[in-house]
Amino acid sequence: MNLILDIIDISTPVILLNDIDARQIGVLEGDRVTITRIKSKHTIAAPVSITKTLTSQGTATVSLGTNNALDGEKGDEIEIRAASRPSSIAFIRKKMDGGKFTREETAAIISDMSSNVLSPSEITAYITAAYINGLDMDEVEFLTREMVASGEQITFSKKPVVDKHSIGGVPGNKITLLVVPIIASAGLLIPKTSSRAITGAGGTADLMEALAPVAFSASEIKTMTEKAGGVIVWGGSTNIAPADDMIVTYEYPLKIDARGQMLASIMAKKLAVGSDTCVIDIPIGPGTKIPDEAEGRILANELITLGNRLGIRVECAVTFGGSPIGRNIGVNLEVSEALSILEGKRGANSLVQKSVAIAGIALEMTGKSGSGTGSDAAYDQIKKGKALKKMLDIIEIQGGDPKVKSTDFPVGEHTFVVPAASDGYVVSIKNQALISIARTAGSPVDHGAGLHLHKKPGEYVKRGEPLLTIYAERGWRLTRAVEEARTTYPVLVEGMLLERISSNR
Ligand SMILES: O=P(O)(O)OC[C@H]1O[C@H](OP(=O)(O)O)[C@H](O)[C@@H]1O
Ligand SMILES: O=c1cc[nH]c(=O)[nH]1
Repeated sequence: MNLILDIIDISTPVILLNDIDARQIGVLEGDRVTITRIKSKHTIAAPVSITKTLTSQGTATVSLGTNNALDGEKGDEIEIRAASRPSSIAFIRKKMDGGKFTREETAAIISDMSSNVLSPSEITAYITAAYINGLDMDEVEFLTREMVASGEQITFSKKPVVDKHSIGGVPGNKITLLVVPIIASAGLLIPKTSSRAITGAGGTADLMEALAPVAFSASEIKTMTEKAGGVIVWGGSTNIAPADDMIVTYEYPLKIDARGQMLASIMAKKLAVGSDTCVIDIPIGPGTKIPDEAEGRILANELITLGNRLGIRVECAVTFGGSPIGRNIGVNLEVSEALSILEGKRGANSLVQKSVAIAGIALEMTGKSGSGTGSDAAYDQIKKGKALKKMLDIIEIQGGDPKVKSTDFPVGEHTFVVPAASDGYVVSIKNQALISIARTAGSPVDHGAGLHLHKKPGEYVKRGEPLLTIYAERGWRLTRAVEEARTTYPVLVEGMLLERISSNR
């Protein structure tokens, strides 16, 4: 049936059909249709949603997400036909039943995902099936290579091309904002691509976006890296492994990071930008993605094995993730904390030590520093102001303000101080509770939202002194975040009353 194209500004891939047209075409809610733009003969597929009022008879309204693939214009004539179910759905079902993906099956799933043929519920089913039943190393390699093939690749003539990545999972992990300028200021190339928050309250791409634009094409990333030595950009921005970012988007609301997809997500971003040397940070501890050192070592070996298969030299750093890195969580708070260290101000030891340790491994792997001297050399780049200068170069080349200072990042005007209920030492911190409070307060979407930890494990606090301050840009968000803090006890002081339990009668 031929209809007239309309376009609606929503990203989820969908085509809205009037219920009378849908009946004539022979499709129900959630079925798939093919859409052919008559002018160009270009055909794509999309899942259907049926409406009585939003789309009038004779018109088909496609989302921007669908139109990106169709490349149509409002008013175009299009032909709509009922489509058969893509074969990738059978492959997803195979994984649900505990089967193993072949390379061809992985390619079909990633291709259908990238071209918006799979619906959000089918993508979620794919992620969930792989989360529950796992992917072996062959399947992970297939996925990595298909993620890379779904987008553009960069190659540099100068070697080495260095990279760093964190598996995430620890709040306040802003180290990339220090590690990248340290490495680039030592004369190495580092085209760093990051995801937005996956399980956390602010991914590196979210943080960097407070300093400069992060969405660039592959050729822009290459040119900027060659000029400035490094960049910090969003991996999902354009066409660098776009399927990776789709998976991350569907993982975010579930607060999961499926193991096989995480391995592929990390290494696809490295392979796509032509990295040959990579340090991967594996934070471990309660409330992180990896509970203990033994599991950290297993993951490290998986990343190293995958790196070998892809021709990337990988070293992993198993790091302490039992409490936040630094004291700030949330976009502006974290950016400010990272910049102030680069500016030479005193700051949280956890942030400085972790950053120089990771940067130091890269310096040693590339021969820039001798064995055992990398972290001192990395620290020197901060102390001599070279890392700050490089960070400002990176900000400028990405279109940000090169005069920016750590004091330029406002926090939300709605604040609440959580006081200690008793005297004592802080014995532990619940990472997940802190992340959840920061997300409830509005992070990462509201850049001023988040929290500042006044006390960390081992520190003494007196009753009534602040344990943490919550910041929000909207009053209602602060109210909800405070309610959460009152029930989850994110900072535990020894001897404190956690809960009163009484009989229901
Ligand atoms: O939200 P969670 O799961 O904590 O972590 C996700 C973050 O971890 C990685 O950080 P980086 O790019 O190595 O700095 C990803 O790119 C992303 O920014
Ligand atoms: O980039 C990343 C980091 C952690 N987990 C992912 O899935 N991707």
